[in-house]
Amino acid sequence: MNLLSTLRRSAYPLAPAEARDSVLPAGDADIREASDGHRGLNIVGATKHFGSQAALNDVSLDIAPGEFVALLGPSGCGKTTMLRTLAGFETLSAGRITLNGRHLDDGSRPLPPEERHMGMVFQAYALWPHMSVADNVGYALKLQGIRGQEYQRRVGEALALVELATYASRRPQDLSGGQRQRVALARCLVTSPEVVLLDEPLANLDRHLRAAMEDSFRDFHRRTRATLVYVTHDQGEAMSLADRIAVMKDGRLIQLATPETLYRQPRSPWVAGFIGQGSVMELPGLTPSTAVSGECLNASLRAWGKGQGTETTSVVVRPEHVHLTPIDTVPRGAVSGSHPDSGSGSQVGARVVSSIFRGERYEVHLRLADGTQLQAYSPTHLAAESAVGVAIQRAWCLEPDA
Ligand SMILES: Nc1ncnc2c1ncn2[C@@H]1O[C@H](COP(=O)(O)OP(=O)(O)OP(=O)(O)O)[C@@H](O)[C@H]1O
Repeated sequence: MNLLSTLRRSAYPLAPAEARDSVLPAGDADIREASDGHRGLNIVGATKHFGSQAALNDVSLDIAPGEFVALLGPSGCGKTTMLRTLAGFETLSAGRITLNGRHLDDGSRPLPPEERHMGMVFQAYALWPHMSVADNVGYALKLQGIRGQEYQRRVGEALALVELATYASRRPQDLSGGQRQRVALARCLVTSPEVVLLDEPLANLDRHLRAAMEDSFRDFHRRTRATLVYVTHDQGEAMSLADRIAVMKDGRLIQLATPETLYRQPRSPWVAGFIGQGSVMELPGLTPSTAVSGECLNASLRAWGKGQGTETTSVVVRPEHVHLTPIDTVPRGAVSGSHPDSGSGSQVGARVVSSIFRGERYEVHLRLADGTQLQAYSPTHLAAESAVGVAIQRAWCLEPDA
């Protein structure tokens, strides 16, 4: 069996993102989605205390075989602690972790790292400078007593998987940062781990190299269907690479969902602000965890414009759902009220705060009558303080922050 088929052996194809999203609301249902009790990585109530501080607080998630999950969150939210706990470098204070039904940790009997069948790739490559690329990759095999043809074959396959076969005899210092990171990946893969853990593997690379390496990781995952757990604080990286993203804050799992679901249906204002561009408004007469558009949204905006409705719901409005019309071209009556900024017709009045050139379009920041900030896109520059009519085409109603 070659390395590629070994990595694939426990994987099964995931349902397309749309199919998974269509039956699952954001949040807990997503968390249950991959659970089959035995297959994959099963994390239940994982809690880790350092003194009085809970670096992990009751985190539960299932990662399916072959799935690519990103752990995403701001600095100090517990991502690295989660990864180190999976690797066996930290022991849980409470909770339990199993891999394909095999016990890894329940707070009292942690399996040592070397018996977990996991590989880890670090931010700082950790390659030996005095060894060739091939020797770096093969080191773990030598430790296992593997020699001769078997050794050569497995090192060759691992290097081929990361497209570095022709670099086998080079030293790490003669490689680019991206190539070094691929050597680190090959070194981790050569032992055919059941799960690959990656701790901010692109953090040391410049912007262009990161983009190229994202392509390498995506391609690598497509070919191997290896199970990957990938720590990052870069939401763009997580969105472009992962099948699902676990968003963490203060040691807790806030939302686990596909990138599309996180963008379209963030659970709370905090998640909405952390993922993608957009604005959060307080609107009356709406229900949390629902999408709102058309007359329902217009009615709410009219009530908002007239200051009606004491019970409000936070909604996220993405900039691509905000349609702008310069105020002198808005049909009479469409923006009603004594001042254009008050608005209560099918469009809401607003003032332009800034219009920033972003290449393919302008990013426009608006101020509504009550001071709410709203973000939109425009194909043309809009002068600061000019009046515009705003039509919001779609919004997502949020639950309160926990
Ligand atoms: N060995 C330790 N001893 C004490 N506190 C720790 C230890 N390791 C982590 N912590 C604390 O636990 C919390 C979570 O840390 P962790 O490194 O997991 O966060 P992170 O999300 O990976 O952050 P970053 O993105 O900055 O690396 C932090 O408040 C950190 O200070």
